[in-house]
Amino acid sequence: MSIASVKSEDEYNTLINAEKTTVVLFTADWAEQCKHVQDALEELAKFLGNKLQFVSIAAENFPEISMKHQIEAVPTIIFFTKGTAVDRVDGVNVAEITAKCKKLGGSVAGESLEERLKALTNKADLMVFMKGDRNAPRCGFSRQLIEILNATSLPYETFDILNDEEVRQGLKTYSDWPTYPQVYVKGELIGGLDIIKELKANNELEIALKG
Ligand SMILES: N[C@@H](CCC(=O)N[C@@H](CS)C(=O)NCC(=O)O)C(=O)O
Repeated sequence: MSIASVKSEDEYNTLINAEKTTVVLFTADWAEQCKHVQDALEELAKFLGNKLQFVSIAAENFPEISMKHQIEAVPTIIFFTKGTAVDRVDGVNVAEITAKCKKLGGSVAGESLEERLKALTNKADLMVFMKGDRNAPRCGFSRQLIEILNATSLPYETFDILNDEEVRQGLKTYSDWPTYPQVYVKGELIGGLDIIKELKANNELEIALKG
């Protein structure tokens, strides 16, 4: 998902006055560091896109707006809820941007994505997030993992990330692990297939999976 660029002041006003919180990136084409923040927002939009709207605005093309919000450098992000600037992040601070997006996106309706992921990763003592399910893995990596787990006598549950794009993208950020399968013991990430294979080769698999 790419972040749309604001074309007019009218469009900007409509966006920031929306019910949904709007994340506005004040940017400039020439500033390399803006690209970094833009990429981070694009990742966040994948799983928060239903809670927040993300836009960028070329700060120098809209001097009145930039002056009003005291934009002194790009990138700067301002969060608007119903026309009011509720928060901001100056500069390239992806961790802070991520935390604020999660906070503002999560508080819209009930359980936040973070709470949901925490609950899901703790659903069983041994939890596997995979493509497909234990009876029908839909990726070679997930299938190999299931074969290894089935060879142990340990009970486990699976979650099919192909059925839930929010979890698929969200868990990558939540656990800082970019691929599936992902194996959790008591809510803690153990790793993917390579880690499980390594634990098995070292005869440490059962101990690690019991937690
Ligand atoms: N070396 C990885 C292999 C897993 C992997 O590369 N998975 C890819 C392809 S199935 C993946 O999940 N990509 C991200 C995605 O599809 O969302 C491991 O140890 O688990």
